[in-house]
Amino acid sequence: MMPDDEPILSARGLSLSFGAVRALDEVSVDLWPGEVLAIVGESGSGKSTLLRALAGEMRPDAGRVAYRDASGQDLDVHSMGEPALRRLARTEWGFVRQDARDGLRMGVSAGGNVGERLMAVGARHYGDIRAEAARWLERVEINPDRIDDRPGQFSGGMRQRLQIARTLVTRPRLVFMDEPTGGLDVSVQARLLDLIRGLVSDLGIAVALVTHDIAAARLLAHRLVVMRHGRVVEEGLTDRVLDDPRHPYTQLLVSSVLAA
Ligand SMILES: Nc1ncnc2c1ncn2[C@@H]1O[C@H](COP(=O)(O)OP(=O)(O)OP(=O)(O)O)[C@@H](O)[C@H]1O
Repeated sequence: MMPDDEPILSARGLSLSFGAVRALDEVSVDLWPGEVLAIVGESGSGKSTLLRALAGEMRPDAGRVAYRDASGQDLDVHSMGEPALRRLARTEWGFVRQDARDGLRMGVSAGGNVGERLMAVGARHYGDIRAEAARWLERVEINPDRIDDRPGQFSGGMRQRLQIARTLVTRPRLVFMDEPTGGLDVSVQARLLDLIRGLVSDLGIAVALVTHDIAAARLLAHRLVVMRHGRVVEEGLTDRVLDDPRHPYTQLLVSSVLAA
C-alpha cells in the first residue's frame, strides 16, 4: 500500500468530559496527507477540545489518536510521553494559535522568532538562518527591513503572518490551527486566508483547522466535520456539505450564515 493511502492522523472514539459537560462524545476523524480539514460548529460544540485532543494537548477519557510519522510509523499520540510529543511539535508539527501572542515569543525579534524554529531542527549557520528568516518574512508579506523588530511593534495582522512564517519555516507535515483569523478586521482576515491557502497548497501540508467562520472553511478546507454537542453530526467534502447539507443542524448553520 502506498503511504498516502493512509491517514496522517486518525482518531477513534474520543470522549472527554468536564464535570457534567460531555465536550467530546465518541468522536472519530481522519486527516489525510496534504488535506485541509475544517472542524466547524457553534460556540461550545467541542471544536477546540477536539483539536487539543488530536494534538496531544488534552488527554481524552476514552479513545485513541494515531499519527503516522515521516518514517511511516504509527504513533499513539496519548501514550508516547511528553519528550516525544515535544519533539514532534518541534519537527513534524506546527501550531497556529488564535492569539499570535500565544504562538510567538514576544521578547524576541521577528527574525529570531522564525530563526529559532530552524535552529530547533538543527540549522547552525547564522547567515543562512537570517537569510531564510528574511525570505519567509517576504513570503508572508512582511517587509524584511522589519527583521529586527519585535512582534509587539507589529499590527495584529502582521503578528499573525509572523506566526505563520514561524510555524511553516520548518515545513511541518501537519499543522493545527485554532481560529487563525479570529479577532482580526474583516479585510485583514481575507488577506490572511488567501495567504494561508497559498502557502498550505504550495507546501502540501495537512491542516486540522478549527473555525466558526463558514466562509473561511469554504475557502481553505477540502473537507469539513460539523460538530454539535461534542458529536460529529455531518462530514464530507466542503462543497457538498455547504451546498447540500444533510443534517438539519448543518442546514441551520449554513442558512444562518447566508442570512447574516
Ligand atoms: N477547561 C475546561 N473546563 C471546563 N469546561 C470546559 C473546558 N474547556 C471546554 N469546556 C466546555 O466544553 C465544551 C466544549 O468547549 P470547546 O471550547 O471545545 O468548544 P468550541 O466549539 O471550541 O467553542 P468556541 O468556539 O466558543 O471556542 C463547552 O461546553 C465548554 O464550556
